[in-house]
Amino acid sequence: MIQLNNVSKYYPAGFGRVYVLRNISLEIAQGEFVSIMGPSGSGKSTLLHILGLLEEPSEGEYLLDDQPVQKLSEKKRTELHRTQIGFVFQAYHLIDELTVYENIETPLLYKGLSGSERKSRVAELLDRFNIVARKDLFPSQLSGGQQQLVGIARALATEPGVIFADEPTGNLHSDQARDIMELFRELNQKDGVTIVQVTHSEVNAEYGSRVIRLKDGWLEPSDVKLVQ
Ligand SMILES: Nc1ncnc2c1ncn2[C@@H]1O[C@H](COP(=O)(O)OP(=O)(O)OP(=O)(O)O)[C@@H](O)[C@H]1O
Repeated sequence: MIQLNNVSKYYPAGFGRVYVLRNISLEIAQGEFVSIMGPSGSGKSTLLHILGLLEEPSEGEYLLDDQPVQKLSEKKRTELHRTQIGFVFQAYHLIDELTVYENIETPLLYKGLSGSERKSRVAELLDRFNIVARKDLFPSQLSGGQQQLVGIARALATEPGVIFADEPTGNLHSDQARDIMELFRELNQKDGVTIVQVTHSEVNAEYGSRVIRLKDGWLEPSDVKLVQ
């Protein structure tokens, strides 16, 4: 589903470059639940942003569902981002001025679904996540755990094949964190959603089936694939 070939990311610095990711080659199969770990500044979020089409690599190739992402038109890439990918942020990134219902509905407006299709999809998600009673509240009226549930419901609205989550429990208490991780496990095991999370927590990583470790922008040796 996901294949990176020799992907690097750098930023200009003075007369040179600072490399954030170096020569990353990896594969993630459909249905996997993968955790990206490593010290602060090792490039985890940058890697996740590239995978989630929020940033572009400086070098190398990214194939998503066998499509070479950089060769797609801007329009196709945006469409891929909107329909195939759900992104969950540590700080939720909900729209403060919109209610819970409206936040979850937003990606469906972009996707161009009819009013009745949107209504039934949002109702299904509210019901599944037990937040029907909170549908008319604004994000500021919710706890962190509830906000993250809304963030995940929003990410799932378009029924993406993969969810990218950047420290999804980083702002939560341990009970709330456990609920969110159990939800991810269920989405992965029951619904077959591929999950790629960045986490600092070994406990969270145990919910997944594989760990990718980064250090100073390099993949740790256990994850380096030998070129054949
Ligand atoms: N736009 C940018 N310009 C220059 N350097 C950048 C830019 N974005 C990120 N970096 C640098 O890239 C490095 C990796 O950042 P990244 O956020 O991917 O690390 P991380 O492993 O997710 O860290 P943390 O665990 O602290 O969130 C950092 O040293 C950061 O300063």
